[in-house]
Amino acid sequence: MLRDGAMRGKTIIVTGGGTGLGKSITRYLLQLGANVTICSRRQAVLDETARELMSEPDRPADAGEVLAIQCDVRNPAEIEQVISQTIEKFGKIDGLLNNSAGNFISPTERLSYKAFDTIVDIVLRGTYYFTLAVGKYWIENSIPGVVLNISTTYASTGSGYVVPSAVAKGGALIMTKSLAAEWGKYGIRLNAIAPGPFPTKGAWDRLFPEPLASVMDPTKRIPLKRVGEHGELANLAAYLLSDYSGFITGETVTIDGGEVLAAGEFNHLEQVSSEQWDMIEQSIKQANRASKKEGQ
Ligand SMILES: CCCCCCC/C=C/C(=O)SCCNC(=O)CCNC(=O)[C@H](O)C(C)(C)COP(=O)(O)OP(=O)(O)OC[C@H]1O[C@@H](n2cnc3c(N)ncnc32)[C@H](O)[C@@H]1OP(=O)(O)O
Ligand SMILES: NC(=O)C1=CN([C@@H]2O[C@H](COP(=O)(O)OP(=O)(O)OC[C@H]3O[C@@H](n4cnc5c(N)ncnc54)[C@H](OP(=O)(O)O)[C@@H]3O)[C@@H](O)[C@H]2O)C=CC1
Repeated sequence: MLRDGAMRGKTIIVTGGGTGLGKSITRYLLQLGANVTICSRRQAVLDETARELMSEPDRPADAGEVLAIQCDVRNPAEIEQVISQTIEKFGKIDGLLNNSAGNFISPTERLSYKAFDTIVDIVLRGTYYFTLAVGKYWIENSIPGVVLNISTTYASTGSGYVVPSAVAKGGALIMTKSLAAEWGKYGIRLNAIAPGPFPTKGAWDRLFPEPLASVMDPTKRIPLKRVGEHGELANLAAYLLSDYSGFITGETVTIDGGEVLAAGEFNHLEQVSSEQWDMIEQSIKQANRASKKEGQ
């Protein structure tokens, strides 16, 4: 979507950049010329992704470089390491993509305290620790930076069976808006993306496992009748991390094929057939005629 080289000279940190959506966004940022630090808990996964992305056959000659650093986003000391090693390698940091997450479906009453903490700590604590650390660096060095948080649609609507994730993503969304207001004066922007279903191994293994996958079709409730493509999300993320979105801050962009609109009270009428609509129309018109007569 963006022109070639649109992110040249930029350095972006992508948490959870070794897999899934983080990896797809990293691939696109590199193609656009950005240098990218990817970080997460598993160094071997990060190294393999870095090797793959640096040796892709269609990699442009002026593509950016990848740096892979082990980091648990719940650990401030490891976050500081990512920041210092990124500055050492690339000179500065321009953007942060908070993409790391932990999640699984479960009736909430089955969760232990530790299970709840685990999700909230990765998603909420990890997001505010990383944002705080990078934000301090930007403010101290008068660098205008951009933070993009990968949220979910249920961060706003709420959702059963993923309650720790909803709580944590909801908190991160409020942080996005709150800091957008507070740090705008430093030239720091914060935005969020709320994706609907985009197939990844991480999400499907934990949110759409068997036997659910055999009996449920997630596209049924989506007005556009399909799941998202990684390239669609990467386009949006690159735009929101780029200077082209320079006047957008505190915003959440939903990219879900209309799934979140399912709450609309009459949307279930999609199941009504054309013949049934003929009958319904006649019935309503009959009622209209009757009420007119009553008024005469
Ligand atoms: C189909 C439509 C999809 C729409 C998408 C909707 C939005 C998607 C949002 C996402 O976030 S997708 C991202 C998913 N990716 C990941 O979660 C990757 C990382 N996840 C993990 O590493 C694990 O899943 C983890 C559990 C989050 C963390 O692993 P860790 O090794 O640190 O923890 P554990 O020691 O294994 O577990 C901690 C704690 O949690 C309990 N637990 C784990 N799984 C379950 C479960 N299924 N049900 C109940 N409890 C569970 C586990 O037992 C531990 O608690 P204690 O027993 O020690 O008390
Ligand atoms: N796929 C989808 O349909 C949707 C996804 N999302 C969001 O998109 C983002 C990416 O998810 P997706 O690509 O699907 O799933 P993945 O499981 O592929 O991505 C999650 C990433 O988080 C990393 N991670 C987990 N725990 C930690 C930790 N403690 N510290 C650092 N990194 C950690 C994982 O790496 P490692 O294990 O090496 O630490 C992994 O790379 C998440 O924020 C998710 O909530 C939102 C809506 C829909």
